[in-house]
Amino acid sequence: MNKEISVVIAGPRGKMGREAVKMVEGTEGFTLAAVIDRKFDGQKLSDIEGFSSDAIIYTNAEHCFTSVKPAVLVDLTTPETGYTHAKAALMNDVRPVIGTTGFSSQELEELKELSRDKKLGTIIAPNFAIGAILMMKFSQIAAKYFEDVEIIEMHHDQKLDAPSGTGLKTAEMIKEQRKNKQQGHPDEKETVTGARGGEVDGIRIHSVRLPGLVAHQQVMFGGDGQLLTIKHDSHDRGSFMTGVKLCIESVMDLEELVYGVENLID
Ligand SMILES: NC(=O)c1ccc[n+]([C@@H]2O[C@H](COP(=O)([O-])OP(=O)(O)OC[C@H]3O[C@@H](n4cnc5c(N)ncnc54)[C@H](O)[C@@H]3O)[C@@H](O)[C@H]2O)c1
Ligand SMILES: O=C(O)C1=N[C@H](C(=O)O)CCC1
Repeated sequence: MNKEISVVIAGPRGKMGREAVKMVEGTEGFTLAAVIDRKFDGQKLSDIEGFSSDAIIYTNAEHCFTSVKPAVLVDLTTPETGYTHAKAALMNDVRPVIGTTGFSSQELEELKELSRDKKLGTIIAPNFAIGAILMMKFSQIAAKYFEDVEIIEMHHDQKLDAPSGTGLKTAEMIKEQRKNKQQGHPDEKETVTGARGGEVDGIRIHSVRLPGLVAHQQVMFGGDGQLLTIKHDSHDRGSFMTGVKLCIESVMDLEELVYGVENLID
């Protein structure tokens, strides 16, 4: 019989954290060992309206890891906190599954190194939704045939980071296939700063933030007389939970950092 996987969730009162608490509690083989929040130290999660779990709340991640000794940390907080938590987890032999986006490439490199040194799995997942992962994979295939591409990512207006983790990861995956190309007119000038979006490896990313959106992305490829648009929409945060579950299971068998859920599926 497989052992239960004890999981700590950071950010349980957030939009994603609430879904993750429900999923972990409802999944056979997972135990919600504790949660990490900014408030309510020492209280039970069930003391907060809307929760039924008796998991203890910690405001100090280090204290949580040394007291509870969970197998996995699922972090769904903010860029700065997510990075601190991931590092503290690895230092305390806890495997991080990080859904939080907005890390710098230097932070990613540091976590990769720490994960390798500790021989402990880490998953950094810019997007947990299977549809979004396929959208990125399909875009990577399309990039072999189309050199001209722009990414439009659209999210709710409470999002802290721009461009999105998914937008960045898509650009990186496309770059692996695409021939380097200076797109647009060589004499193009922006008369309004930012009008052409942000540029990552020669690929433009446009970030839309509006109430009413959840998480959406279109990757547009242009060619002679044709346009290919690869599009994904998450209308509900439940869309991310199958991916979170897969990451919790997969991280147990890893000994290094994996960046992107596409690396865990065939
Ligand atoms: N990878 C994915 O598929 C995916 C999907 C959705 C969101 N996200 C990312 O997940 C993160 C959270 O998104 P959200 O929409 O749930 O945000 P949210 O603002 O609703 O929730 C964030 C939560 O983190 C908590 N928090 C902040 N600092 C903390 C700290 N020091 N200790 C403990 N908790 C702390 C906040 O109190 C809040 O409850 C963001 O970075 C977002 O980009 C990733
Ligand atoms: O709601 C968010 O914030 C999301 N962030 C991720 C990103 O930055 O790509 C994934 C989708 C939702």
